[in-house]
Amino acid sequence: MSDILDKILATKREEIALGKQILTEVQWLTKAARLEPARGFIKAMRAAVAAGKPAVIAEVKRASPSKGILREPFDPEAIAKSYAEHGATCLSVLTDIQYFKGAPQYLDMARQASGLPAIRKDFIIDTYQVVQARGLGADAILLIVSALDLPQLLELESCAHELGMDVLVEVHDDAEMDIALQMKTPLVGVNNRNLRTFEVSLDTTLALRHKVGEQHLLVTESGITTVDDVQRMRSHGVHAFLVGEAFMRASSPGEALAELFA
Ligand SMILES: O=C(O)c1ccccc1NCC(=O)[C@H](O)[C@H](O)COP(=O)(O)O
Repeated sequence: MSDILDKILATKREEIALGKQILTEVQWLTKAARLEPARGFIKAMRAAVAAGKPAVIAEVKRASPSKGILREPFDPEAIAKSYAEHGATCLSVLTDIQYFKGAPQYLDMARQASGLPAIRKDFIIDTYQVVQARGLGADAILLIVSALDLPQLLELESCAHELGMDVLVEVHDDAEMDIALQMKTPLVGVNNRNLRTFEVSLDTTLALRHKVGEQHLLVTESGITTVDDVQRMRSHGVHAFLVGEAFMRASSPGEALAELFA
């Protein structure tokens, strides 16, 4: 039976086919070539951790398949500015329209308003979307191991690197981690949420953290909501975080970030 991840990936295939009729990969490449170079996403994350601080990827997320609408009215520029003013390291911007009520243009809006490096948070399965990501202003892309095989991951990663972008590779279990570790990127995210069942457990990160060596930077993703969650992760040597919902439900996302990581 088709689950939500399969549905999202089917939608992406349709969007890519349609997108190519509107603006070709070459046209996106031309757009990308006119932009300033990508900001160093991994560099910013590493600098925060080297300074003894948590590296926080703050997410700009209007809605989600598991929780519905998280924030309305939704002002991506104000949210991104608030994050930057309260110590976020980087941004994660949902560009998916159908399932997360995001938009491609939110990426540049949030990036310009904050001055921070931003990752395009979407379901990337084709080089078309990678080139498009750079053309939209992305500094990094997300690649999800459960959506791709190793040759696809390597091809998309290489395309991102050629365009000067960083890659966050996302895993959820041991087998996926083994695949991610065959890639070049040192930035590995463990999603505590099972994207097929929506079940969330922070134990997912703790079970997989030993597999990641010193040369990698491990990011714990999803379900981080309390100061205790943050302390638990940090006491186990996990210093990089990706947080969305906890900030989106707060009246001031930036103040919520400062409180969570005080
Ligand atoms: O958030 C969802 O419901 C979801 C469903 C299906 C695929 C992906 C999904 N979320 C993407 C994410 O990984 C999260 O947005 C991100 O890690 C932040 O999580 P949270 O802090 O729990 O909002």
